[in-house]
Amino acid sequence: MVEKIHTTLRDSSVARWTALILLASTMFVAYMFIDVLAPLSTMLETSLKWTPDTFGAVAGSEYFLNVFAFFLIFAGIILDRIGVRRAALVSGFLMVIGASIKLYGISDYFNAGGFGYDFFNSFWTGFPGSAKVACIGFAIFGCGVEMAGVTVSKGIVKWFAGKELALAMGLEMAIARLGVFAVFRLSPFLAEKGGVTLSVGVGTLLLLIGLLTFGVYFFFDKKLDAQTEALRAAGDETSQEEEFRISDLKTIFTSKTFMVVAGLCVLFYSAIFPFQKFATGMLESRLGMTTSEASSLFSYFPIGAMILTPLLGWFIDNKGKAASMLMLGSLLMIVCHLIFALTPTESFTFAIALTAIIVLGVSFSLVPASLWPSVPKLVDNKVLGSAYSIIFWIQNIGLMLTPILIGWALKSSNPGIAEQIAAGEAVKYNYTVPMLIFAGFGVAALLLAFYLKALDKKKGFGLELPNIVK
Ligand SMILES: NCCCC[C@H](NC(=O)[C@@H](N)CCCCN)C(=O)O
Repeated sequence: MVEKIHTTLRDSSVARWTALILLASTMFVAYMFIDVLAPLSTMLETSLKWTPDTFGAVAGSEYFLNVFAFFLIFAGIILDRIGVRRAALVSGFLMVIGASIKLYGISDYFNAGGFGYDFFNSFWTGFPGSAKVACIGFAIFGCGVEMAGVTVSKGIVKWFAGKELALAMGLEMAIARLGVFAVFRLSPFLAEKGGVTLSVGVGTLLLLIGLLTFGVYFFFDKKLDAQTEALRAAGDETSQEEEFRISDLKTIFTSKTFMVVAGLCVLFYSAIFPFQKFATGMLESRLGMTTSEASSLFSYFPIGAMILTPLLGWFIDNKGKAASMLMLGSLLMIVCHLIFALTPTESFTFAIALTAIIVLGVSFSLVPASLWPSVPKLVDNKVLGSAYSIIFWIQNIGLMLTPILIGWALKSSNPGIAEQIAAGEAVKYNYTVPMLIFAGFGVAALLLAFYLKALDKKKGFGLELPNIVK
């Protein structure tokens, strides 16, 4: 007699958590690459003549194709058509290609007049050719990393639905934050040894390893699909894969509560990820530190978030309170940015800066841990994949524009400083205006969080309830 199979790899906790580790490892190196230049703004200004607005534009270019070419929306469609494992490989390839182009743009070979140098320096001469090439590469990398983000979210749901979903999402984000910590430590160290090219080169190599990790995941995913298909054929599995339909986009865009969450997401994240790009420069300026010291100090920010996010995910799974956590997270973010903006120079000590960074780390745990697992409560499961890609797309608009706005605000509120730095003078930027802008985003996020809690009370989405129903 042939024994019937009733379980799949999903039912093995070892297989489930191994799948998570494989997916999260690629996000670890991807998040490293995102911020590989973040601690090097000062070095880039002297070596490649990247002023703050140039630096901000390069940082913002990560989101350009996702936003203007609607790549993220297409990525959702592609993901739903070809499935998690193939989408993972596509996103991995895009990340490696984009990173290699960015590496070429900042390389000594290119900047010594290598292939394309004359062309890229022949137009819009106020913006260095190296930055133009870096922007092209980073925009392609950005398509890959955001597609990977949506794919990994869908992959986690695939393996953990009905099990430890919020904890798994929290752990995936924690591992990604560890990547940010690692890069804030590693990048200045490598740059001191071999210049910015070495930092970006190592980041690119790690992405190649990340692509291989997605390759290993491919086989896990294939096996799970084969087992699920066999169960379906045997009648033990009734659920069907939901297909992405263009008409589903309308239901999402017309859901008021979903749009409030998307608004909160874009405002909150615009005051976090773009801030990461300017934080090292701000700490250097406010505390009179070297790049390496400021970068080490700021590296505690993702570490706090790394420890707390999975714990809060566990809490939400078991106790709820997601809407209240969104409010508290926004409030803490305002406090932190106001400390950076308004504390007088003589009182702005190392301890104050560290406290503000830890407070921001707590905020960066509260909001992501509660926001992402709340989305399935607001939209039908049928449109969940599209909902994640739309929320990423709206968020990307903010992530793209904010570094440009902050770079411009920094330069405009410090007339003449860029020219003095270019001339080799030891002057520093004043970051008050940019930090007030970040605090303003926090205030708007807090107002939306209040509104969301009221909407939840009125419409009963259950945002305050635990995810696990006993
Ligand atoms: N499973 C949760 C996925 C979302 C995690 C979230 N990432 C994003 O929102 C990305 N769209 C943007 C990453 C930009 C990095 N500069 C997160 O909290 O990391």
